[in-house]
Amino acid sequence: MQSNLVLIAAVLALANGLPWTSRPSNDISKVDGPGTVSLKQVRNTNFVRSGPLQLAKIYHKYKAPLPNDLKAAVKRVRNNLSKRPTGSAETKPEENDVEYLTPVSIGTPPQVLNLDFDTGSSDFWVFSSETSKSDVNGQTVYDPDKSSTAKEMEGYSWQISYGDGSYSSGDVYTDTVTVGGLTVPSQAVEVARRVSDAFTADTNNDGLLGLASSAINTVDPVAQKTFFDNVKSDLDAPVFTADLKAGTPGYYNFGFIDPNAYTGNITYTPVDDSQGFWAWTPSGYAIGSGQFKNTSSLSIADTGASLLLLPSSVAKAYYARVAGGHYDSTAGGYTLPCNGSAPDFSFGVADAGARITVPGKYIAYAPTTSSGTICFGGIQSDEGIGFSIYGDVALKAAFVVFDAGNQQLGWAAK
Ligand SMILES: C[C@@H](SC(=N)N)c1ccc(Cl)cc1
Repeated sequence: MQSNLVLIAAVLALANGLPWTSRPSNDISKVDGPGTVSLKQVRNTNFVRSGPLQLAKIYHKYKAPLPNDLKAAVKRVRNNLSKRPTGSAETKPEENDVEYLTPVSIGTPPQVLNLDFDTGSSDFWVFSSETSKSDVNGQTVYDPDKSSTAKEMEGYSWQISYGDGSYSSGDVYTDTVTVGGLTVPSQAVEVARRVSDAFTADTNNDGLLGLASSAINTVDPVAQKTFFDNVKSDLDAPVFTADLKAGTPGYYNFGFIDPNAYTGNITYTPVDDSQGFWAWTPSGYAIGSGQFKNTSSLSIADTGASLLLLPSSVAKAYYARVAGGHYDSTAGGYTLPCNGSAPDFSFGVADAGARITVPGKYIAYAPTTSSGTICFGGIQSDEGIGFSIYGDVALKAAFVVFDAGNQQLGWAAK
């Protein structure tokens, strides 16, 4: 008898949407005799109060048709309740901080791949069951045949080439994709058939998640939206932030700016996305404690690039201040002693006098010799590219806000 009473009480509580749940308590205050039970009610802290929903429940309870206004209000409330306003995903550096990999869930049941989030491109592509076996070398692959929510986009394909000469290509599916708790039910997932040697050799990297403008997505015949562009309208704010760190995990956050992730103020500067990139213009630079030089070289904030590529004159001026620093044609760029004392490199944001300082120790990027004494420089020339590239060497010295709502980049020290 008692269990029936509990069941009835629970159903009534749910039917009326009470913010309480009735559950049998060990400390039943009193028993009135056989066939009675006293239930201690506990507030359901997960309950989201909503007048329209409660009113609609009563109409449903008495099988009365919902008035149009109430129907519309219920739809609005349900839509808002389904929104996940923010997300946060940890991103882990590979050796020498060459790239940062972030877990992404794809499909049903979820297949988790570790992807390189790339603000310098706009394709979301993955190693897959369709990737040529000779191109796979330890990567985790996405298999659409094992996902109940995968749908092939018949006749769609993609092919992309990156600035470093690497490339990949393949077919397209849609599937449910979750990043840091944020889900896009039908994200275009570009599955690789072929990848270049550089991707094959990068054994822990299972693909890229593009975060530049969807306008430069390579899917043919119709360009597809990036994950961020798909989720943007559901976020508390149309922003994501990159908080990359030297040699330790950092975070990509979506929809919010974590006040504990940076020091001082965030200085914003306009973005020109006409080429599809997060392009901006630093106000200048300083080398070590040297005088700040005003410049205006177009640059991009690029989480998918490892290094800081600067105008040739700036790179040359920097290494002139590095003991043992020089251009080594055999190495293909500037090199410096791995255990030297390279000067810091500071760059200006906007005219507000804001500065981000890249510690000199970040510039000894990676050993070029087995002895580990000579390192490839983290600063190199942007000769021939057409813009400077503020890649991970620079980004890991800052907290960076990619603000699509205001078309601006925010930079803060940390
Ligand atoms: C825009 C980036 S590539 C990327 N982040 N997916 C880039 C362009 C040109 C060069 Cl030379 C090197 C890197």
